[in-house]
Amino acid sequence: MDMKDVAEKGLVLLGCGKMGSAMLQGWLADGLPATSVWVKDPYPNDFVQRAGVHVNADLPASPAIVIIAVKPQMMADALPVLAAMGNGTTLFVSVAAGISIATYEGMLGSETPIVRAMPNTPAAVGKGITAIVANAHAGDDGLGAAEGLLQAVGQVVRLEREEQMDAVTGVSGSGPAYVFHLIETLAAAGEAQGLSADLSMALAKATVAGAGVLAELAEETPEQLRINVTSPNGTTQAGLEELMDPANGLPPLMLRTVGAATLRSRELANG
Ligand SMILES: NC(=O)C1=CN([C@@H]2O[C@H](COP(=O)(O)OP(=O)(O)OC[C@H]3O[C@@H](n4cnc5c(N)ncnc54)[C@H](O)[C@@H]3O)[C@@H](O)[C@H]2O)C=CC1
Ligand SMILES: O=C(O)[C@@H]1CCC=N1
Repeated sequence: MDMKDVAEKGLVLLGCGKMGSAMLQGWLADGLPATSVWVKDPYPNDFVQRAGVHVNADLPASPAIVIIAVKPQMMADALPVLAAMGNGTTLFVSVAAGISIATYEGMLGSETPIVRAMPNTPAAVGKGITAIVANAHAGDDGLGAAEGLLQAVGQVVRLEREEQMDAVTGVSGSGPAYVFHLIETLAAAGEAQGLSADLSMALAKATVAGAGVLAELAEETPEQLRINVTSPNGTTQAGLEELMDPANGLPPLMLRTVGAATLRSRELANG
């Protein structure tokens, strides 16, 4: 299956809130015709209503792909409308945190091709990263189709085991929020040193965005890039001695942060 099949047979998006809209924005920008998309969402947002996609219309009987992007807690209410598409050729791709492939097989039928995916919101600007894993019925074809679709909104990595998905969620699914909070706290710290709110936010945003692009494009590791900024006994060293403090700095805090998110992903599996 390729994007042409998706354009011909249709893509159904169950739930189109923040994550669904981020991906849809990316797919439409990549050339997927809006008329090939059916959104099912009781509260469609302004973007969805203006996107030219079918909104809460009758669904095609056998679309190429169904993307499940409702909250884990809404799954039991939302999924039954799609049950008739199970055990067929329609590929289901779920982005919901914590919901296992086995749970979908239980709700849609054990012969349903299913890909479990964990994207992130930078997908809206084509800079997402999505991890994917498939059941046996989806196989390489299904993985390839999901990969093709998700590559339109950023990078895609294949996981070896579904169990890795909880930690992936803790790192890259939730990760943009950690980075946005880094921007918020960097800007607040600049204000505390006497800068205006606007100037400090402009400096913080550009610094995080610029460092991100440099980390992505440079041949050096992030560690080396950090060392390159750090003059011996200079300002960065003074700052990093606080940030990298093994007892109270970022390393133990990040361990706890990712640990808590990973644990929550495991808990969501149990309702
Ligand atoms: N927001 C993020 O950064 C990421 C979210 N996810 C996953 O994406 C899923 C959606 O998360 P968000 O987009 O953040 O939540 P959201 O609350 O923004 O979107 C959920 C959408 O589902 C709709 N909805 C509610 N009941 C429904 C039903 N019965 N049928 C169809 N649609 C229904 C809501 O109206 C809403 O538009 C979750 O499962 C989450 O784990 C995955 C990766 C990143
Ligand atoms: O917070 C959540 O549960 C979802 C999953 C990853 C990002 N947002």
